[in-house]
Amino acid sequence: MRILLRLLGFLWPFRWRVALATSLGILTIVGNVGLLATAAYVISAAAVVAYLSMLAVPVYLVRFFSILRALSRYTERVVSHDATFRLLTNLRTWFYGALEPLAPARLWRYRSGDLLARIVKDVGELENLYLRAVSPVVVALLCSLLAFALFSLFDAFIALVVLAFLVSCGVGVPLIVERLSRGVGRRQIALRAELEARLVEDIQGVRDVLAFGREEAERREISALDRKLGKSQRKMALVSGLQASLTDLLMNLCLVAVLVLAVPLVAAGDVSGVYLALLALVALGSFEAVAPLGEAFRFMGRSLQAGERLFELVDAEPEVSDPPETRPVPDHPLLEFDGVSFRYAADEPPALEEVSFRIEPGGRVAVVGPSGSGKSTLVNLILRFWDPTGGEVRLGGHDLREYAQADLREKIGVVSQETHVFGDTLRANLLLAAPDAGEDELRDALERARLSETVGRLPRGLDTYVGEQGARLSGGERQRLAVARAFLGGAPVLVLDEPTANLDVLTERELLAALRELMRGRTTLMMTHRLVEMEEMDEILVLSGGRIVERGTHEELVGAGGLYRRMFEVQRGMLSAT
Ligand SMILES: Nc1ncnc2c1ncn2[C@@H]1O[C@H](COP(=O)(O)OP(=O)(O)OP(=O)(O)O)[C@@H](O)[C@H]1O
Repeated sequence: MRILLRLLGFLWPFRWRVALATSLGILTIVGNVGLLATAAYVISAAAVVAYLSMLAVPVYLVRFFSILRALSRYTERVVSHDATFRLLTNLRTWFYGALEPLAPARLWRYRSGDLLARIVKDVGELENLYLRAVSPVVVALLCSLLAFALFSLFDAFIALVVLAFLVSCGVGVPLIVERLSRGVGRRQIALRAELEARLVEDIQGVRDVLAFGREEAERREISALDRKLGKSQRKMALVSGLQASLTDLLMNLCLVAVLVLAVPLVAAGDVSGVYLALLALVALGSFEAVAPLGEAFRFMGRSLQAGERLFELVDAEPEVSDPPETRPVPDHPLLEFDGVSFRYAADEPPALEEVSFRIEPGGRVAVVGPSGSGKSTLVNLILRFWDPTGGEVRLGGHDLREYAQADLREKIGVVSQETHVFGDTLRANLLLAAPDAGEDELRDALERARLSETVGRLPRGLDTYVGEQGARLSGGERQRLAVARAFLGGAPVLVLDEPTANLDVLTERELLAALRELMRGRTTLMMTHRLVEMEEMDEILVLSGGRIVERGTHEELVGAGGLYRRMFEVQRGMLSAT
């Protein structure tokens, strides 16, 4: 109920459109009942009146009601769909807006296919709720009362019987349908999300699936999921069939009941014979108002499950939030870690322990260490994706928590080991960093990132489509694209998270040349386990198991003969072997 009320709350901005759709829905039913009633009257009366011209008014009414019915049905559909689609557009934007502050700390547990299913399919699913459950309920209620009033003009008992049939069809059938389809609808949504998440993963990892010969196993698992989904869809179809037959049964029983009760009244002369057909057809026509309710309730379980999945994410508390009063981020800041400790969850081991260092404005510090030592965690804290569990990270002398997240991230340029390239043109991928950059700025950034030659070779230059995740670019080119973005962004602080990790030695050298230029004048923190150009660094921190175990300049650390020296020698050995 809580979810239903919350979902209905989104209708508030569209209340006038919903009211209009509801009024048009009532007019449609009035048109239908009026058409059947006047037509039945005209046919019956034609048999007994002396002159057909005496039926001129009812004949005009037949025309009026048929035009009214057609026009109001059409406009009701237009208005209700228009309101629903506007509402769904709002919902999608609202949901995406609510997702952004959750990334990445709260989202990494979700599969991308599942998130996609929520924002596309689950939001779409709510169409059923808004189109079928709101104005149809009001229309059914008012039209049932109108039908009751109309029948009461002839006979109170018949009016009560018709009302009882309408209530059975409008309330009884939906309740049965809701009960039968509740679990099925929920299961359908969960299975669909699971299937989509699986498919997205398989498409993203298709190379590995093929390389490991897993295609048959994956196909089997996907068809097993598909079969389960098909089974629940069949169950839903059975419920749908049951609902349609029950509605038809009640409608026809109502017709029979009206005739059984009205014929003796006609025989006794209490009701004129010309109204007999009218009563029968009006009873049939009134069911148009209550019949859609079963459909609305059949989708209720699915809509509620979809709503629940949306609220589950939207209600998640972001890992970090902006302070009530923010301060501007300085342009040439000092970056400090002061006794920083961090764990990803209370039951996880610490990823960082008592880490302290400082980088002067324009200075360079490298963090080296084996895999899993906590280098990327440092980046997560600098970008404030998480806050430290102990100690402080400061920029320009102030705790990062004093800045607005957006202002802070604007001042930090990141080049990481895996640059995300959007399936768009190279130009669009560059403009991501500086939407207003002109042609000259783009060319300059490409030149400095040593990407101009590559762009010159591309068939459509900057307007070449680079493929999904930049498939058209080599690993080195993708990294240089990240460097070009950092030039365009112009952030004074630079975080390099193993930017050369996946590159061969020659490509690495090219990238390092571009990075050297990028670092000039910027406060730089470079994470790496490749000990290249370490002589250029003001300080090197050796991280192991989340702690700084050695620190100093390259010469000092090589001279100290510790972990750094061993890493340096292993790497030198590997290089000379190649
Ligand atoms: N989102 C997360 N939730 C829980 N633990 C995490 C998460 N991310 C990283 N960790 C853990 O934190 C520790 C430090 O990981 P981190 O990624 O910072 O290491 P790293 O030095 O960057 O490793 P690599 O060089 O392989 O990228 C590891 O034990 C890792 O398993």
